[in-house]
Amino acid sequence: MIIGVAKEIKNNENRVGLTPAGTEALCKAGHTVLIEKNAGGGSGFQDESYRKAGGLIMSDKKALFAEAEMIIKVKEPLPEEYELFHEGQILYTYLHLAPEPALAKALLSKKVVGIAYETIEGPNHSLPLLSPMSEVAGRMAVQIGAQFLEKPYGGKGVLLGGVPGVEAAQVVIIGGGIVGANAAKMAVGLGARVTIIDRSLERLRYLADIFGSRVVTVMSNSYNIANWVRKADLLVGAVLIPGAKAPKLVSREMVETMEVGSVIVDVAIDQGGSIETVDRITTHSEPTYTQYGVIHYSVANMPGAVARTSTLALTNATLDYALQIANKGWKQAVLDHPGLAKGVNVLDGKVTYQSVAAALNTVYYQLNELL
Ligand SMILES: NC(=O)C1=CN([C@@H]2O[C@H](COP(=O)(O)OP(=O)(O)OC[C@H]3O[C@@H](n4cnc5c(N)ncnc54)[C@H](O)[C@@H]3O)[C@@H](O)[C@H]2O)C=CC1
Ligand SMILES: CC(=O)C(=O)O
Repeated sequence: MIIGVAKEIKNNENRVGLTPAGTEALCKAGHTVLIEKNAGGGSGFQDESYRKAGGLIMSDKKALFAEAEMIIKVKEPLPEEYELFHEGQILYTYLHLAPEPALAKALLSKKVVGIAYETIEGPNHSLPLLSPMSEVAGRMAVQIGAQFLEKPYGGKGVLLGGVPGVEAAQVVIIGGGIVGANAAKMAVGLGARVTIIDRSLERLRYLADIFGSRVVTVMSNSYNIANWVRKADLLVGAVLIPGAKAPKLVSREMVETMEVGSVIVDVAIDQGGSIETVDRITTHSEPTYTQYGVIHYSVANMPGAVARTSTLALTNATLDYALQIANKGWKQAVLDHPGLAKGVNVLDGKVTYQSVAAALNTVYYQLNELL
């Protein structure tokens, strides 16, 4: 198979979808790997390393897209990339289609086979290709929140861990999955007071077991959320319903009750955001805006800022599936692996993931009926 690795064009997106190690593995399996010039530079992988691994460096993005049977990326395509795709081409990347109808329309009209990292499933409905970036973003959420709580960054001037004689800051995390647990790990490590809110009692039990008395676990309902949002110095949005738009769990009125100089980091922004006042996607160059005196951070590609760590973590998880798709062809690969089949969000102009179809208000087609 001819595989094209595109250079990311999103603001400050320094990750790359394939490392030199992955290039070598695909080339050894008999595939041709085209790497866009300097695609890996932001992650510390120079063109020469890809060349040594067997990759062919191409400076013409258009030609790379035209030749490749599968495009490997990290982030969802941006409008300037929509025209580059062709019918039947496999796109293997994060897609986040539910909040992006224009992207969905473009991929449907191009009849692309869109395999979304974020909906590929492992055992027990785990999300093995989302988890590594959720680990990164969860950890970053606290690091970033701590910084914006500092006075020079517009925050209320509170140190997360406090000091002897002065109480620690209150971190409230809504969604206790991978992002939430990793945010809690960092916040607990820094000495903050930490509350995790989730709707799954089973998950709350697990979090209570691993963190013990260092976190407070709370059942998710609007009454409890309102009560804890009011007390939060740092509020982290970390909910997910796979494929779907994130539910808006924190209302404008709740945000109004937060103290001036508090901080919100809505990690769930890539699925549309979980907080009503998070009404825009921000970028690494302009990461925050302020509403009701509360600093809002809503960057949809947080791991892009720690690209070296993130590229290695992401490709540790994505390469094996890329090899399966390349070796067997996408159809046989998804027939052999029901978890990989869950990644197919669009195929031949049809939406094949139920909650994506619901969010886009369009018809849902069962994948197995199209194979
Ligand atoms: N902004 C960024 O750069 C990044 C964003 N993300 C996003 O972060 C979000 C969370 O991802 P993960 O932690 O991996 O998901 P996950 O599936 O591991 O955890 C989500 C948690 O939300 C909980 N939840 C669902 N509905 C809820 C409700 N109504 N109230 C309280 N809890 C609820 C679930 O029970 C689950 O524990 C996703 O949207 C993901 O795409 C992940 C990585 C990077
Ligand atoms: C999950 C995702 O969208 C990201 O890592 O950018």
